Amino acid sequence: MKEKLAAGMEANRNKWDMSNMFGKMKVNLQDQVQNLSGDNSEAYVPIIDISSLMEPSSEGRSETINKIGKACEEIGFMVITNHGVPQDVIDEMWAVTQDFFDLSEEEKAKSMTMTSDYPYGYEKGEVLSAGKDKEKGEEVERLPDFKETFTIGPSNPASGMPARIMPSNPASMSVKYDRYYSAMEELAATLLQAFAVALDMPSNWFEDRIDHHMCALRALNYPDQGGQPPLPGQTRAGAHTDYGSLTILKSGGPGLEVRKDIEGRDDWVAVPHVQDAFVINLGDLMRRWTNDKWSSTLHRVVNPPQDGRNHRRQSVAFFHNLNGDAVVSTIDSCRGEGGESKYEDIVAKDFLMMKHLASVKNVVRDEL
Ligand SMILES: O=C(O)CCC(=O)C(=O)O
Ligand SMILES: [Fe+2]
Repeated sequence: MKEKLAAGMEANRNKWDMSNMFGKMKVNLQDQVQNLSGDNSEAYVPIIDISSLMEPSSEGRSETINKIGKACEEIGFMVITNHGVPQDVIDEMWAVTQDFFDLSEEEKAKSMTMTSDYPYGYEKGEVLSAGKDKEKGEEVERLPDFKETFTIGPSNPASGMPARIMPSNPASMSVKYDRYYSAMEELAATLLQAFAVALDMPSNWFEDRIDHHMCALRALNYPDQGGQPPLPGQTRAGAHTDYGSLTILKSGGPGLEVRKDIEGRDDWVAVPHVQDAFVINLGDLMRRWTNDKWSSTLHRVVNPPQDGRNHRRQSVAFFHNLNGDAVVSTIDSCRGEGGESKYEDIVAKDFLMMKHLASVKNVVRDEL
């Protein structure tokens, strides 16, 4: 499996994109959502203050967990505030990311480290590729996303992933990324405690499934499009679902949209952009783990208005993945009355590889 994945990654060097995934959206929407007008995005993607999660005995804790569980079920997206991540850790990571993307193409090219053994580094989508439209399943000529990215993996050798390769320029990037990555690990663990309770399990249920995880941190730069407008049909990030358990996104501006599908009226809704907040969304593994009770929802990043202003946009996504050897077996509270599930057990790393292979082969794998 590893060799196959490696071959696929090598052949698709310019196309590798963990975020560019096939996936089906499953949304279980409630009445109040159906009454929304298109621009009432805040009611569709809830904004949840999670400060009570940091104090296990606080009064508001179970109310917060209920809100989180509801969001996971109805839309698979939420915006979280008062998350406890120190502002200087965010600001330093943010500024050094901008410095990195501001470097010359020649300098950034030194970080094109992706090989069959190292699925991380700097990338700029340049290749036109054929594929299936992720919404309609039709064959289409796919254009590259209008973006550049830089990705790192875990620093823990027990994850089974290769040691990090960091750019030497900017010199402080390594330390600042390490700090931010650790903060994201912590926040993900806090959120997973809430997820566990929302799924009627003890709060530490995920702990031994994430203690040598394979999380990836990816910075994305969407350049201003004034100088080089997008080709017809080209977006900043095409419609996709994420692979893993959950994603923690720090976004630098509007543009992120989530698909809503209400009784025949398909629509895209803007995810509210809230200063100092994180956007949380579930990935396909969590959807499968919960037997489709929770959603992993299609999302995309649209082009900015062509109004002559500079609309450069930066975002940083932490893709939470489980331990590679964790067995994903449908969670009890998500099974049918007789204990039945739609899905077989699967090892987390195999799931990730299948998802990736499906994307590089442009095959829709419904069974995933
Ligand atoms: O840049 C964003 O706001 C979202 C990016 C995204 O969805 C992804 O990289 O998976
Ligand atoms: Fe995404």
